[in-house]
Amino acid sequence: MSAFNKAALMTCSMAMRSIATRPTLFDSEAPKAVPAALKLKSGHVFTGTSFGAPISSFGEAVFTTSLVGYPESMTDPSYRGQILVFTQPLIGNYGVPSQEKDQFGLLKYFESNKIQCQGIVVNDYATKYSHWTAVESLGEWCAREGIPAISGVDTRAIVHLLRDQGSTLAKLEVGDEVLENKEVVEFPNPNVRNLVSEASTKEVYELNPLGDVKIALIDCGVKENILRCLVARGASVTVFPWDYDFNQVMDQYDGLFISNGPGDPRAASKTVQNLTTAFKNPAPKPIFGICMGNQLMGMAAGLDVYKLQFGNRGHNQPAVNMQNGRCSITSQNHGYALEDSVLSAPGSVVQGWEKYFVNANDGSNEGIRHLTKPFSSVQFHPEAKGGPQDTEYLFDDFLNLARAEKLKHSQKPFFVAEPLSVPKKVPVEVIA
Ligand SMILES: NC(=O)CC[C@H](N)C(=O)O
Repeated sequence: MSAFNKAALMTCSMAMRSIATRPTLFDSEAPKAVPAALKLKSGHVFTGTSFGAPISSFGEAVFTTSLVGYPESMTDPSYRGQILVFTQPLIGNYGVPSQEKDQFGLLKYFESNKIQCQGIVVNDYATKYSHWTAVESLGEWCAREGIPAISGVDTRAIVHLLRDQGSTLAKLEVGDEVLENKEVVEFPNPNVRNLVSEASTKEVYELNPLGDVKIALIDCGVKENILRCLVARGASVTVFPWDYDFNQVMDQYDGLFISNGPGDPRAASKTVQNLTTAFKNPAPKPIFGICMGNQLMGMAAGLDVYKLQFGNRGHNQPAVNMQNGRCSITSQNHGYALEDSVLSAPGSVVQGWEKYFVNANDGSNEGIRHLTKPFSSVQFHPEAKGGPQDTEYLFDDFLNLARAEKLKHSQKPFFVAEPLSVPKKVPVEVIA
């Protein structure tokens, strides 16, 4: 046997040993194949097999280029109303984790307590899964939550269509109705609903009440990891519904945070109005926004918002910091963007703001910031779950500003001068 063959044999037997010690692969799927189809409004139909709930649904078909993180993406409230197509061909191989919570009472493995997207489309569904956090398969989870899922379709062809014609309304059809080959006549558009109001909290609640700095957070559909990024850095966070007039309570807080959220940001016009008032405050508190937060702050500053052809969704989007030219690879999930060209135009009506970050792929806006006041926002997700965490420092920047703000108000002057007491006139007896 040659030295090469010996080495190959050794590598092979080592690989076999490591396979033998791996955790068991769970094969929980029933072999029964239920037909499913993804029908696009453009008339294109992709037929495959169902592996989720045996029901049909409608939504806006969008694609993500993320390689991992399907439990996080599917529970991200920003995907509400959307049918999510994964460009990563093999999905489901590490199963789905539990609803375990962390020390702050936040979900460890999900971005909200339910699947938010309307359905998922994958090329190859892994019927066998294995991971130390897994408690069920992706198919079981979808079925339990009433979310349809299709596999065995050419996701490359679907993504080509979505790229060329733009994100499109679609129906995910499951069951024998697929075989009847009936044309879908109506495709309800989720973006005409107020998805922000659907995703936002209905009640005010507080996290980490003993935190050293108090943040008011406007919930347009906030992700768990945004909350975690704030409380894990020592902040106390009070979460308010999207339309709450925070200007009434800002004297009790050191900073304001505007969250991510689903659908068309123009649906959250009430938040824009409240921000417009906040920007005029002569004693402004620090404000920071993420994704929809960036869009709402931009609109309050006077910028327009438009719909991107197919959106930026994935964990590999390059955002260039306009201050230092540094490019960070970021996690993103948005279909709308701020029209920021007026920010650099001479004599622009939008005064006082500058571009903060710009996307190196398509030049779209990735953030804005005020020239003199402590206001800034980014289109990408510094909390990135999943995705690269290179821009998490932005939470530190925001909380440093909020702490400085707190100090400004809590600091007593070193020496408090008492008003000089005027000596009382004491009648003086004149002794002759
Ligand atoms: N992640 C987000 O906040 C998304 C914002 C908005 N719904 C968009 O699609 O552009």
